[in-house]
Amino acid sequence: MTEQPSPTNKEPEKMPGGLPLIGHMLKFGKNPFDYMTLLRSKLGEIGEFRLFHQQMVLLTGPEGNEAFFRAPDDQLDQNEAYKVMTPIFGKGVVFDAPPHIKDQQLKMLMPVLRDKPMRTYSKVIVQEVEEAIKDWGDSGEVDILEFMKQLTIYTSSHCLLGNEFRYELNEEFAHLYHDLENGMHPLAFIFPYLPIPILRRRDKARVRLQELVTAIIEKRAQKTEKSDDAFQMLIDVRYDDGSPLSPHEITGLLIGTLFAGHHTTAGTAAWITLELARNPKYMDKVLQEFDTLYGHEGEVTFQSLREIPVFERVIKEVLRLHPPLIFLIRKVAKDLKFKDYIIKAGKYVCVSPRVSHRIPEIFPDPEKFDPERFTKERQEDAIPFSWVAFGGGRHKCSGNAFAMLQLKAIYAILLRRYKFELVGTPESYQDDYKQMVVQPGSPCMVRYTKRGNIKQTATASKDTVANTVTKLNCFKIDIDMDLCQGHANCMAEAPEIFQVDDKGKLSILQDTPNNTLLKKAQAAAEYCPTSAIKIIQD
Ligand code: HEM
Repeated sequence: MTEQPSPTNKEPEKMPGGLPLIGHMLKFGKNPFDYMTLLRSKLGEIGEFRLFHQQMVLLTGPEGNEAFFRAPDDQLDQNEAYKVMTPIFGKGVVFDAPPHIKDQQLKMLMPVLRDKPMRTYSKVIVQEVEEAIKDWGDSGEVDILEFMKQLTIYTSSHCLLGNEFRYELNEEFAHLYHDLENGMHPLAFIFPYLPIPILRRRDKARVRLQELVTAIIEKRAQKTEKSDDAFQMLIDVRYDDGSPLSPHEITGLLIGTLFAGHHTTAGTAAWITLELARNPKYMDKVLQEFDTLYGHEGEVTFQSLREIPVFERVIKEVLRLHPPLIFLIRKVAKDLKFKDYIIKAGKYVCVSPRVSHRIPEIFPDPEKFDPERFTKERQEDAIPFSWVAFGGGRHKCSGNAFAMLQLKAIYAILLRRYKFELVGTPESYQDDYKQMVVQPGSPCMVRYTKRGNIKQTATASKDTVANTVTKLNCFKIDIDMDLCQGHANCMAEAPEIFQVDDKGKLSILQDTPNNTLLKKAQAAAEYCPTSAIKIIQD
């Protein structure tokens, strides 16, 4: 008698129709999203298919995502899946490093991509966007994906690699980066070091980049003044045992960060234009929000970019519909249990943000562009691991704050100068699944038209708030309107204090018992460039 599998240790059901040798490769390769959607509709939240000899188990939905993202590294191994990156990032860097080194290297990237340096990055990004559109004129047409790819390589190389690469080595860097990108050739997935020209150029570019990085480290060591870019932070950081990163590792981490953030952000940025142009109602809402905050010339700063709720919901909805990474993968190193199923070691397991984001029970009318899903009232993403465009768990995107900052800063500048319309029909803009990082297909033309002078409405004018003095518990906030230049930024710093109503009238609210507003007022006072806000102890 053959042994029956236990009802709580079932193997995942398999997709029918696999061909000898190649399995389901043809159908999956043609359109991975359609194929994974079909798998879910036939087999549910867990199902198996085959790519050549490799058994792949797809988990979808919040519970499947959670099992995937929460599994420890020694159970679901990320490194195997990203082996193609080793010749580009370098041996011993991230996915090729032993687990304790990989963990430390990834941890070193955290402060580089959030916290203090973000203030510097926001200035750099604003400057780069202004530069990129300075010759646009009154109207014209542009391939918005190509524009965003160019812009985001400038913003991220400037913020992360610093001035030397952005200005002195700009042209050489562009060529090297191009050769490294081309090294992500399909053949390299199977034979990473095949001696073909495209992979030789990749290896030459890696060597040259490291020479440039080494020269800059030596030059910077002679200077007394320190640069405030990610490169410098990686020069200064230490492993737990006190040793510094080698130039080889610094080069690898810098390339890795650029790669992780470039096409993901560029594609998302392009889709934002396309979805807003497809949905004029939201375009108007976003314009209104930006105009209120910045007008035509209001300063775009890190502080003022922190809370832009309408636009933040637009980004989130764009990432729901068009997550650039539609397929995340790990190799099963130790059997993984999911509900009644067991996924055996040796298989690959994957999740698809794109499929999970279109489950109608979670996101009703899933094909509709509807940023209001994320309002406090609706919160359609309330179930943990239902919205996973940035991944989740211990390997959740560490560049998410930097990506959000870039997208907000880019659009704060772009939309106060220009309006956008589609050139093709709305349906002609579709995701291109031939790319590893999914982006809108090319060409991706849009028409832009210059906007007139826009008035910044979120300003405190003398008429609306004559010498406002208000009492917050035992403190007074005193805004000296002779000094106050009506900076919208102070209000963005403390929106709960400086409430502007429909008529532009500004009012100040009472504080909570734990002085939340007072703390915010202190931050606003610190920020105010004219020192118009004073907090006085009563
Ligand atoms: C819209 C833009 C972006 C999206 C949608 C995105 C998405 C993701 C996703 C889904 C992961 C998890 C991958 C996995 O679990 O296998 C990830 C990881 C990562 N991302 Fe992003 N990313 C974006 C932008 C960026 C940027 C701008 C940077 C850096 C400048 C960055 C750096 C990283 C890094 C370092 C990791 C690895 C984290 C770890 O394994 O600990 N990403 N990203």
